[in-house]
Amino acid sequence: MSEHYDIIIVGTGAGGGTLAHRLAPSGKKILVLERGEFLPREKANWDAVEVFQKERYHTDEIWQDKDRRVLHPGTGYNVGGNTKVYGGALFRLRERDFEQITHHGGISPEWPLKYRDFEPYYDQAEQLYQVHGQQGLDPTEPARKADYTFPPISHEPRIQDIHYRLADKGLNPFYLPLAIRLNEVNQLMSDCIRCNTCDGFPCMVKGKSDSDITCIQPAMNADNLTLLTGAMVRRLKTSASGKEVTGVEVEIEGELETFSANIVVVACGAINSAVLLLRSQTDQHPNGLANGSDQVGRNFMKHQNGAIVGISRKPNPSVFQKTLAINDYYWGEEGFDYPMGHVQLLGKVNKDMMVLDAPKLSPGMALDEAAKHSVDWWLTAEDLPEATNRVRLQDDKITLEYTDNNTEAFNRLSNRWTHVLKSIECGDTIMPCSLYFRKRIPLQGVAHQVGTCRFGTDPKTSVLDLNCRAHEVDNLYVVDGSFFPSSGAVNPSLTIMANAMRVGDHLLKKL
Ligand SMILES: Cc1cc2nc3c(=O)[nH]c(=O)nc-3n(C[C@H](O)[C@H](O)[C@H](O)COP(=O)(O)OP(=O)(O)OC[C@H]3O[C@@H](n4cnc5c(N)ncnc54)[C@H](O)[C@@H]3O)c2cc1C
Repeated sequence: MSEHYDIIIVGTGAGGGTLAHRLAPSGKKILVLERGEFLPREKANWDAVEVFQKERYHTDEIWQDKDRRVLHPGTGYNVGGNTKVYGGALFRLRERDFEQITHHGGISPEWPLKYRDFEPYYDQAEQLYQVHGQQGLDPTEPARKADYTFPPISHEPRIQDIHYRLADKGLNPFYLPLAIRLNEVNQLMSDCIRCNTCDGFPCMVKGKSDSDITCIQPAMNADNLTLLTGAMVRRLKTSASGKEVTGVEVEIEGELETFSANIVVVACGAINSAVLLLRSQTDQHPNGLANGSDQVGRNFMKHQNGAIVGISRKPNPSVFQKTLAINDYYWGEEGFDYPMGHVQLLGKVNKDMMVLDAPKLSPGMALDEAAKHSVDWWLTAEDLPEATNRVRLQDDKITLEYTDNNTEAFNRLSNRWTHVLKSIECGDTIMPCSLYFRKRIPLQGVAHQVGTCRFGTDPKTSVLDLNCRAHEVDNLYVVDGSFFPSSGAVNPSLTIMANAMRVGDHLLKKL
């Protein structure tokens, strides 16, 4: 048994990284365990062939689906977790997302805490991650006490033109809230250089507020915090009663080592946190740790995500395209009284990214020309928590048993958006796009994974209590996307970060 700590945090993504940053000033003895390494700063960071076609920063692990078909997950293991490659679109859930909502495909359940409980932490998370935006334009925006501290990221001319055209149609385009370190007034003082390799790419110049740059690297200045990289947590061991985690078994350079702490926080991302608990069976926890309810791994959600590329005659010379979003269809549309979802711009797609979808292109149109004329969109609709949509271990292999649900919401949204793009002359040719994923197996796109250890007041139907502590294990917490009872239809990371700060405050009192 190696050293004892006040707290061990497993994982350095949106959840673990933000929590480490919150706790570091406490002076408590903190060990952060991360299975990956620091993502190298190298030219390949900005090479679309390396990033998208060769999936340089994705794991080569092989998972499987419910029919035991092979999955190559679109996820990576490194310091900062998936925030290293995220687009930095940091949204608050809407107030109504915390309530029970009837969708076309079923019920999105009520959260045990409400928007008002998260609001102060949303404020703080936006500050920490330097989110740029403008209050008062998004018709679904939740109440906020003050405008964003950082000004919105300006549109380039083609996007401004689209903004006007959408507004002419009676829609309410707004500035996408973005966590990038861009100073448009004084570019010499700006880390971000407003380039075309942001969304989906790691940032070579530290211009993106990911959890490595924003949280882990500053937290490492504290003498009381130790980060071990290349440290893959294999299992958690418990006391004879099963009520406390007494050991964290870690594989480092092929050797197993065990650390202990008063408090252990699992923050491996929704899929891997469930996997770690399921793998940590003991006599007291025969179904996996903290899984007396049989809820660990269930209610796995990942959003219904899709990309649409609208190619028109008008060139689109935008460099940093990802600045505009639309929520007019978030709660539905005339004739469809159910939520549909959210639309935002993608980073500018280039020919090396388009090649993944080339067969769908109109004949004769060169990829390069197509990319120079395309405007590229990301669509998200809510998927609903289902007990049968679950993460399991089969012969120690990660298995995602997932069947799409609430699909009508996404279909409606994508048809509506196609129609809108044509109506504003931004989509003579519309191309569905499988960006980010080498193969068109939708399940491998687990970017927005949430919900496998949901929080709640009833230990029979939830894994975590309201402080994200396991109902059944006194010193075990899960602080990442796992705790979501429903997924909403905006990007999840700001809620994961805000929740990490909320739980951090609870832990500070407890410590
Ligand atoms: C291409 C892409 C674009 C995205 N864009 C956006 C966006 O614009 N806005 C948004 O809100 N979200 C976006 N996301 C999603 C966002 O990245 C995730 O919501 C977020 O990172 C999840 O945080 P997390 O803490 O739950 O998990 P992660 O960030 O995945 O962190 C988990 C960490 O745990 C580590 N780990 C896992 N297992 C172990 C183990 N056994 N032992 C030790 N360490 C372990 C991992 O290496 C990782 O560092 C995007 C994701 C992708 C892939």
